[in-house]
Amino acid sequence: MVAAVSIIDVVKHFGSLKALAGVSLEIEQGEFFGLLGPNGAGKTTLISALAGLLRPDSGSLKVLGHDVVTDFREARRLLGVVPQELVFDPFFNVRETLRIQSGYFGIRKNDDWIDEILENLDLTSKAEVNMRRLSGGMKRRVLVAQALVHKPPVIVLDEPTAGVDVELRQGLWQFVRRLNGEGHTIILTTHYLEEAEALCGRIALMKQGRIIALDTTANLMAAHPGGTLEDVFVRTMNQ
Ligand SMILES: Nc1ncnc2c1ncn2[C@@H]1O[C@H](COP(=O)(O)OP(=O)(O)OP(=O)(O)O)[C@@H](O)[C@H]1O
Repeated sequence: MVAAVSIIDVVKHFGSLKALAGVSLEIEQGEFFGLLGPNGAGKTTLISALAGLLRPDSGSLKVLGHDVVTDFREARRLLGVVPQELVFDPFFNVRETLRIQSGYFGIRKNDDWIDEILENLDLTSKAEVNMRRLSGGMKRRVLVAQALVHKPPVIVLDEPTAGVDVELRQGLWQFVRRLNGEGHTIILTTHYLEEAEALCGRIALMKQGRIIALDTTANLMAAHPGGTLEDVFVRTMNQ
């Protein structure tokens, strides 16, 4: 079976800063994978490269076998990315935003799935509300919804629960778990390590543009008996 994500020796500099210092990583289809690391470790840079938004200096990235540079359209279609930053078009309401996003992927008549996403993210009552009237947490929900409109087999969530209330967090994880159960591959970055511990089957720890630990969550935890993932994280970072 082809890997959901295949990353080989990716290097990216910003001026003299080496944001990615040779990252290789393979994520199997159906995994719930955690990409963790302190601020500035390179997680968002890696995700941006995977989404084809940023060109690496060297190395290759593939989504379900499709190279993100040479086969950009297909790779992008297979990927749903929830970005960290709140970017949205203030002129449209929630439903319009999701219809437009569907249109980018050539999907018309997507309202049944849009309704289901809205329901699961508790956005149904906001469907006709203009984007600029939504609270920060609501906007984040719309970003999640936007990433899912084309039912991508690989879903990347870059800190999806930052600034989000408890109720949505629980609702979001329930929904994402369901999608994972239906076969979608999930890649999650978060600073809430207890969420990663509860959700992720396998975890990569990044530091200064490198992967410094990569294992199942169970194995990582077993190496530090009695500790939480936060303990594992802190010890690994300080090694
Ligand atoms: N467009 C850019 N121009 C210059 N430097 C950048 C740019 N984007 C990221 N960097 C730098 O690259 C490094 C990696 O940043 P990145 O955003 O990938 O980290 P991160 O692991 O996602 O951090 P966080 O947890 O804070 O989101 C940082 O030192 C950052 O300042």
